[in-house]
Amino acid sequence: MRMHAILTAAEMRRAEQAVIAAGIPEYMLMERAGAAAAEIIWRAGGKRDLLVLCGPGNNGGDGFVIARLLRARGVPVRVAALGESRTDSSMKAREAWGGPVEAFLDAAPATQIVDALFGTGLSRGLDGAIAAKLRALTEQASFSYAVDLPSGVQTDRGELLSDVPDMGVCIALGALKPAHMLQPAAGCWRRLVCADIGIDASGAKIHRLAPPQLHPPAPEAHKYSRGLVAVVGGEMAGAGLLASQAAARAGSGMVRHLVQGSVHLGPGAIVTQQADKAGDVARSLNDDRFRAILVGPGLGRGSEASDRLKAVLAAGHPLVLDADALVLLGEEGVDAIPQGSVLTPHEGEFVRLFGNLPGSKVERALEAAKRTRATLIYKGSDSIVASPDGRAVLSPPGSSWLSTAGTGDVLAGLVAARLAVTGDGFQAACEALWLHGEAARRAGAAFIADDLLAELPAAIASRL
Ligand SMILES: NC(=O)C1=CN([C@@H]2O[C@H](COP(=O)(O)OP(=O)(O)OC[C@H]3O[C@@H](n4cnc5c(N)ncnc54)[C@H](O)[C@@H]3O)[C@@H](O)[C@H]2O)[C@@H](O)CC1
Ligand SMILES: Nc1ncnc2c1ncn2[C@@H]1O[C@H](COP(=O)(O)OP(=O)(O)O)[C@@H](O)[C@H]1O
Ligand SMILES: [K+]
Repeated sequence: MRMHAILTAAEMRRAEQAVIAAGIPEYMLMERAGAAAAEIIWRAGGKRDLLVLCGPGNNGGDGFVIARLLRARGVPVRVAALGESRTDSSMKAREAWGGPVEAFLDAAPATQIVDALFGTGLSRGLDGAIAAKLRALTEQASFSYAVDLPSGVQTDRGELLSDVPDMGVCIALGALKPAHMLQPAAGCWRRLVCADIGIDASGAKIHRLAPPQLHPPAPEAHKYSRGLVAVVGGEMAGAGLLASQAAARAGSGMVRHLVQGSVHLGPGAIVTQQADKAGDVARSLNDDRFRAILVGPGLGRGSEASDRLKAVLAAGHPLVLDADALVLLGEEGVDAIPQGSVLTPHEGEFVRLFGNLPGSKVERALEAAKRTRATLIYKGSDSIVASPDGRAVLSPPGSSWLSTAGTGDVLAGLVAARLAVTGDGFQAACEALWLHGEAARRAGAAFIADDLLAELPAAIASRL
């Protein structure tokens, strides 16, 4: 399976320097980048008239290469530039274009537009008039392409430093950058493609979430060997039930749902046990066969809930901590998190646990994983899996219909099941996140969290 590497701007520069040090001139890299982008544009837009917008740096240089190569294919090409070219390679590319260069702010619209103003070198937002002109030209075009990144996007954090119009295709060069996965940047195009320019990204610590390779149970498997999961519920039984069902449908051999109060009905396959007091929870968890315990969904936040959580933390099993468990832990409780746990905070829970950490969402996730020595799924529309060993996996934008109550409970159940099956928190988190996204994709529109459950068997079957 192909894992897409993600490089920060600095890592990308280092990777480029390594290629250059090995004897490939920088200009050759620019020719490769321009050729790869030109091919993508040619396939999408053919001979429709094209306006290439070139900035002063190497992103602009790529633009000049694109313009020259498409002109050679018979495309009516115009170029508009933001002043002079300032790097050696971009000057060379401009010279090789050799055609007329219009002033950016005066450029007339075209059917196709290429944004090669700024890429990974962007250091501040575009001036208002420039951003407004870029928006106008993009909106007037039927086809639009961003070279490497849309101009205005901050490469490592995915922030928009100035107004960015919606682009048709974003053509990442050499490797993906964090902004290709992080919001709001990742919402700025309809299609993302990554063009190979021959840089070596094999040492990357960050990757894009890939479809997992799953396996059916071994021929000799039985329900306990496949991984026994406990879901420790609390005040709100529905959340625990959603999580239990997700866990039961995601490969674990058996799920025990420890409920508070009168026994809550669910599918017959789930073993529901009444465990009202923390002592009952402790007794129920006193079983070596457990491979993962989930606590948090529907737990509640009172003293009963706190006692139940303490019983779980003391049980010594691999843990998945979600929702109310994270709220109850709070910043003071971070040290109480057993090493090797999986945490699944959304933004609010994350801030509650770790405060306002500096840096990009990726850096924050990695710092939190390091502090807790736990795997994190830092949820949101751009969910990240972070490992204490420095690895991170970024999920591409998925179904925004997931923004409905209970979908987090389903994800937590999936993580618990995959943890029970694989015994590896990071792998479990990645598999669960992918299955969650795939179930949502299959569920279509306007689904509720329960609908995800029915899609899980097909999502799993697709990866066997
Ligand atoms: N270096 C290499 O070997 C390669 C680089 N490539 C391209 O080069 C890009 C990076 O090139 P550069 O590092 O030259 O950077 P950019 O072309 O992204 O930016 C150029 C310069 O613009 C200035 N600048 C930044 N923000 C500005 C703003 N808001 N208004 C006005 N000026 C601003 C900065 O001084 C910056 O150095 C990549 O995104 C990619 O497109 C590709 O050609 C492949 C090879
Ligand atoms: N706009 C969105 N696009 C994609 N996924 C989203 C979006 N909003 C939320 N999600 C996902 O939906 C789930 C919501 O979980 P959470 O916030 O814990 O909700 P709940 O506690 O109600 O289950 C997470 O997996 C999150 O990543
Ligand atoms: K660009």
